[in-house]
Amino acid sequence: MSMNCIFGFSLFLLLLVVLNIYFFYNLSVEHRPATFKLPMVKSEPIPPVIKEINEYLNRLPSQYHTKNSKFVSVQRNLISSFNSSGASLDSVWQNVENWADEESLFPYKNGAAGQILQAMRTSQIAFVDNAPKGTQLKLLLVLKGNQKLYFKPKRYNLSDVIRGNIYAGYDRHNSEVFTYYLAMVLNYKWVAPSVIRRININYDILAHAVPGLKRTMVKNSQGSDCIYGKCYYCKINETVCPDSTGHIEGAGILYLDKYFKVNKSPWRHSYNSKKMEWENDKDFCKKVSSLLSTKRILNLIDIAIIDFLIQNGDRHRYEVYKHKILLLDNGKGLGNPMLDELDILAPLYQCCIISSKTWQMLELVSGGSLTETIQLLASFQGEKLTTDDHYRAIERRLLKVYATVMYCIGKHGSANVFHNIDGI
Ligand SMILES: Nc1ncnc2c1ncn2[C@@H]1O[C@H](COP(=O)(O)OP(=O)(O)OP(=O)(O)O)[C@@H](O)[C@H]1O
Ligand SMILES: [Mn+2]
Repeated sequence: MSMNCIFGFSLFLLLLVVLNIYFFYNLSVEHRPATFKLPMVKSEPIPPVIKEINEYLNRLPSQYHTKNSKFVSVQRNLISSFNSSGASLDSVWQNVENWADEESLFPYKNGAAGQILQAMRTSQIAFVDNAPKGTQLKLLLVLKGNQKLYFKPKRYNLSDVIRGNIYAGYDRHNSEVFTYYLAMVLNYKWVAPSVIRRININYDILAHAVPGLKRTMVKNSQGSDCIYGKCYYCKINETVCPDSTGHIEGAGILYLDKYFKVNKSPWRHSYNSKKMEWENDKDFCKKVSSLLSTKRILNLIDIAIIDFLIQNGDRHRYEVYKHKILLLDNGKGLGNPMLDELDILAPLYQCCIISSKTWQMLELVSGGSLTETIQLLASFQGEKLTTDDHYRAIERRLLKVYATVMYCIGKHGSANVFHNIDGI
């Protein structure tokens, strides 16, 4: 064999080896999990309405991607509500008690919102008890001066991702506080002020704990006093313990000493594999319209938009005070920044109506203003509230809210979509 032949044959063998390696490499790559981060998609077929909304999302007018200059003055007012200090606790609580307004549950103008939050963070605790209402561990903090706070303890770090179904996991304490700010920025003021508060296990809790609370406490292996509480899901092995400095962090939520009516939400999620009526019936809104007023439906849609932004799919019931829905129990938001469960918006895309006032407000906060404002207002109390991933997720979901309204306009015309009704 000539040298040329040997060289050619070796080259051919080498090529075969390279091709083989390439072939097996490709095979193994196919079985590797994808590493890029895409929002999770359900395995079920995508309903046509979701596809249509996604098409509107891809063709969203550029104004929804940029800041709205008209927001500047609104933001200025918000800053003056929240950037405050120096009021005496007595005068703050007096203002709260005597407050009566049809638009806002609590005073907020001229620094009042910031003063209430400050008072909630710093007022001394008179006594602490279990708050056995609801399914999750929470405490009742009675402050000196007799104001009450619900205290939902921290169960997760801000960056923890909660996987599983829409109502999985414990409440997220930061979601309560975040939602308070979100609602205030979106001008939904039927909401209880909420703050991050850190309470000391000895000075704040044990020194003021009623005997009933002490009976629901155990020492852990490090000798710390931990609480398992009194509630539907409370278990002796699912305790909340102080950190290395002896503190328990949580959301302090102003307790509303008011009578309110509780209703079942028509769009509540199922807690088992059985589908709810709204999931099977495209004309479900017609059914709801025969039972509820347009005003109440518009109000449910306002709440659904907030729930969609934070991804709270657990609003199984809603409380009404003075004919308006109270934004209470917002702890199931901020679970997974990679997930946009669009069916939380079902009230909006099934009824295709929205209050003009709500829409105008949504249009004002485009292009990152929502994130920027919540971060700024929370910084006055020194809090971060959530991770950048969650802030990005909320901005992405806001675009989906715009797209859903565009879908409704495309389907029914703007005259049928926007409604001017007083009091919501
Ligand atoms: N700030 C508040 N002021 C007064 N009552 C409140 C307040 N927050 C919640 N409640 C009442 O206490 C009940 C339980 O609160 P919440 O819903 O936050 O607890 P939960 O443990 O998450 O309950 P669930 O699992 O049923 O959602 C609510 O039904 C509501 O009526
Ligand atoms: Mn709840």
